[in-house]
This record gives sequence, structure tokens and C-alpha cells, in this order.
Amino acid sequence: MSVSQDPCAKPTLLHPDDALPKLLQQITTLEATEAVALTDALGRVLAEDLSSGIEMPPFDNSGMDGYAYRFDDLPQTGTLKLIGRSFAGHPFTGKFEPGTCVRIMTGAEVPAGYDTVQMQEQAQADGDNITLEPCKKRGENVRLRAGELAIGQKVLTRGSLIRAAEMGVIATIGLASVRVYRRVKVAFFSTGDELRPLGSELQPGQIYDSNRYAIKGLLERLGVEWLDLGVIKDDRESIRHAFREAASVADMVLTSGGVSVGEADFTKQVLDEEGEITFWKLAMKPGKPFAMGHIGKAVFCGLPGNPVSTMVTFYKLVLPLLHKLQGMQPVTPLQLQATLTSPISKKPGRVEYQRGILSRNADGALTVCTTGSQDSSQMSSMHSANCFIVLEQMQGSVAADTLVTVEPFNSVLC
Ligand SMILES: Nc1nc2c(c(=O)[nH]1)N[C@H]1C(S)=C(S)[C@@H](COP(=O)(O)OP(=O)(O)OC[C@H]3O[C@@H](n4cnc5c(N)ncnc54)[C@H](O)[C@@H]3O)O[C@H]1N2
Ligand code: MOO
Repeated sequence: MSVSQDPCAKPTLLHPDDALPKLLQQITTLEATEAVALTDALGRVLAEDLSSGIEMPPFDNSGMDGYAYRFDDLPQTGTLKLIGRSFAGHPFTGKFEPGTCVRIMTGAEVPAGYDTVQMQEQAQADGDNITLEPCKKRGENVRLRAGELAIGQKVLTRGSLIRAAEMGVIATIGLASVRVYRRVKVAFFSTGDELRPLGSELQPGQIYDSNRYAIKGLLERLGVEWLDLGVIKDDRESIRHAFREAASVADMVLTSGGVSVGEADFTKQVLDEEGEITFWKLAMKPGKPFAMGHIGKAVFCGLPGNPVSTMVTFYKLVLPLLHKLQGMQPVTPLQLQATLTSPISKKPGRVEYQRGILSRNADGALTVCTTGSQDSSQMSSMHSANCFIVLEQMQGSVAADTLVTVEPFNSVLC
């Protein structure tokens, strides 16, 4: 039995994995950088390599609340004489003496001469006489000076996204400010005479403009600066005006709708006149009519109007472009294998990013099912998903119990 081909697939259309490097070649990272206080750096991209100017930890310190002692003094003695205390921020000021110990707290400096810490649960105190269960090895419960970082050791590289962990790393080495790339500016608008603002009453043939809100959500998650130009009528001059305004302020102009072949699909046509379309259509579903180019100094990305196509092309194509524009190191999506719990219907021809729900079954194995109808007009299929099920270009339908590739959503979509 012959398998019918996806009628939207053409042999000339590129696989998204082959298209992406070509799209990325058209992106030049922003040159401008700025110094920001660490408190304002979350979500920004580091524009410099960072090396540590200090040793971390800066002194030998205890990993437990207990007693610091010299390893060689036990087990011969068993009982040691307590001669002082070392608390975090209040080091012991006395001098080491053989056969003694010092009461010590977690993070407090291990005084010179002592090399091991026994936790207090393994100790018995009788006044100043401390009987310790000997530690198994020298250095137990001691965090050595420079054990984590030496002076000059690189801690973060240029292009790192500053998340909570990087905030912590930067603070660890004592930097109150860092140099980051300036924020990318993105202007976006929706096109379509059928689109109505939220809160208005729908007349026959009209729908609400949902894509602009999804795009705004994606851009906010990314931490870029954005300008929402609203809904633009399916009219050449209105679209032309919107393009000019967007390109005058933004590094990237994003549109939704009007990139297919319909008679009112003016986005691509106007951009052809005002700038240049350098790429159009690829072998992916949803998202085939994605267009890219430039207008003035701004990069142009034309997202297909079907709501799911808008979100998927943003996530799979625009996101890596924005990452490069803002200087971020490329991110390779995490892919896992999971067992499909119900069959999937697919025609060979395009790579499909079906919306999936990834979970673990009672045996702890990863399983996945689709969110139901995969029509690209149904935004709700994105809402209930937590991953894409990635089905390769020439693959046909997939039976239940087959292992499939899944890509869990990252924080931009979650
Ligand atoms: N003859 C062909 N028709 C279509 C093709 C094709 O190759 N040949 N491609 C189909 C594919 S695939 C897609 S995806 C869509 C993309 O079309 P456009 O980018 O031109 O988008 P529109 O025609 O303007 O709208 C498509 C669809 O999406 C709804 N829409 C548009 N904008 C919004 C919005 N902001 N919020 C909510 N919904 C929106 C619009 O009402 C349409 O239903 O073309 C196929 N057609
Ligand atoms: O690619 Mo369209 O995005 O199939 O709906």
C-alpha cells in the first residue's frame, strides 16, 4: 500500500535543521554593551568572560557543626581538651596545641594546626573534655581554601544567560556589576481584517487577535524590549506604514499572518517592496510559510497566521535568531525518547512538531501522548502541551508503544 505524501511538502523545501544555520548566518550580534548592577542583570546576556579575583572559599572552613582537631591526635587520645571556639565570622584567636580541639560551626575558619572536623553528633562533652569518635580520614568535613575556585579561574563565559545560578556565581566572586549586551528591541504586529480587539463583540467572520498576546508572552519571557503595534488591516498601505514605523525603532520586526499565498496575504508582498525577503517556506509542520528577510537595519521574521504555527515558528526559529542577536551562546534543545501511548497519524514530507504531554508511568518510564487534534488553528493544543513530539520528515504514521523523540519545552514556553 502506498503512503500518501503531505501535499504541502515540496522537495525544494529545507528541513528546519538545515534551514536554521542559513537563517542564523543572516544575524549579526548587537555590538552595544552596557554595565548593569547585578541586581538588574537577571535575564541579560553576559558580554564579557568573568574570572574570579578571589579564592573560593578564601580560607579552610568547616562543613559541619562540631569540633576541629588534628587527625593524628586520634585515636590515641580519644578525649581532647577544648581550648576555644571558631564561629562563622568570628575565627579562633588562640594557638594550636597538640591534643586539643576547638568548637567549630559550619562555615567557620578551621584554625591553623587543625586539619579535621568531627560533627557534634559523634562527640561527647564533659566540661572541657571532649571525647570524639575518630574521623575515617584526615580532612573530613573540611572545605579547603580555593577548593572551588582559584584566583584567575574562569567562572562564566561571554554569551552566558544570567539566570538565578549565574546571579549567585557572580555574587560569589564579589562583583556588584557586570557588562551585558544591550536588550534586543522587537516590534510586532498582527495582520488580518478578521481580527478584533479583545473586549469587542465579534461580527460574522471575525475572531479575536490571539497571536499578538502569545508573541508578547514569549518576548516578555525572553526579557527583550518590545513594541506592540497592534492589528494592521489587510491593506498594502497600512502594512507598509507599520513596517516603516517598526523598522525605525526595532532590531527585529515580527509579524503574524499574511505570509502564505492567499490574495490578501500582503505581508510578504509589502516587505518585498520595502526591504528584502531572503527566505520563505520550509519543510515543517506547523509553520511551513515562515518568512525571513530584512527591512532597513532590522531583521524581519514573518510568522504564519495560524496560531500554533505562530508559536512553533517563534520557538523553533525566531528564538535561536534572537539568542544570536543578543549575543547568547547557542542552545541545543534537550531531546528525550519516550513511549507513545496512542497512535499518531502523519504523512511523509515535513518534520512535524506535534504537541505532546510527557509524563512518567507507574513503572517510572517516560511516556507521551498528543494533546489531541493537531490542527494548527487550535491554540489550545499548545496550552495543554509540555513538549513537542518531533516526527521526522519522511516518517509516516506512528503506532502506539513506539519510542518517539520528544523535546520538553524550556522556560520560554513553560
Ligand atoms: N493554498 C494554500 N493555502 C495555504 C497554504 C498553502 O501553502 N497553500 N499554507 C497554509 C499554512 S501551512 C498556513 S500556516 C497558513 C498561513 O497563512 P498566513 O500566514 O498567510 O496567515 P493568514 O492567512 O493571515 O491566517 C491564517 C489563519 O490564522 C488566523 N489568524 C491570523 N492571524 C491571527 C491572529 N493574530 N490571531 C488569531 N488567529 C489569527 C486566520 O484567521 C486564519 O485562520 O496558510 C495556509 N493556507
Ligand atoms: O504550516 Mo501550517 O503552519 O501547516 O498550518
